[in-house]
Amino acid sequence: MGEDPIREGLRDTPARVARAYQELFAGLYIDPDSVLDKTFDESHEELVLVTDIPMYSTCEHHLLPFHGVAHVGYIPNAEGQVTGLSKLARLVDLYARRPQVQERLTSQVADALVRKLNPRGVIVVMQAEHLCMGMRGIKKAGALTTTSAVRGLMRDSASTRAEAIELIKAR
Ligand SMILES: Nc1nc2c(ncn2[C@@H]2O[C@H](COP(=O)(O)OP(=O)(O)OP(=O)(O)O)[C@@H](O)[C@H]2O)c(=O)[nH]1
Repeated sequence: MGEDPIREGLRDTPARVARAYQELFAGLYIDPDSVLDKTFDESHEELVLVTDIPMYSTCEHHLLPFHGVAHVGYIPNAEGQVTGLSKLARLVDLYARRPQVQERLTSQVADALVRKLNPRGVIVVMQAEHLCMGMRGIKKAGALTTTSAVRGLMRDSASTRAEAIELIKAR
């Protein structure tokens, strides 16, 4: 009699899973905020917005991917202190490496910008598909979740927020 098919199917699986998740979560100990250590003074006081940053993260409930795009914008402070555009994408990447929920990921990116750049306003919008809702459970592939976090002027001024949202929609 051959090997029990269930045992056979699962052979090496725990070790493979451990290796795969070790790789997935590599870099977990890097402080995401450190990517914003380098700033420069461009005397630019208007909105800086990077849209459609590809985002891949892992849902902390099911350890399945959620993926989509992030739009990250900020209004520099009176000194015009800005950071490199790539650093906004790096910030998203580093927070996304953690097992996450989308709401927390969105807020963490916004709060990091507030801490490190002291900007007048911040907006972060993420739109993602959660495979835990697509390939299992309720099985609604294609359902999209949108989350936003606004800080400072983006929260307090409806017209500033509307301008940023228009630019995100018009991309
Ligand atoms: N708010 C939020 N919920 C999430 C996120 N990722 C996954 N979830 C949800 O977390 C919930 C976990 O619910 P549980 O009842 O503990 O788990 P479950 O029995 O596997 O739930 P089902 O997915 O409905 O089968 C599910 O409703 C998921 O859809 C996220 O980023 N944000």
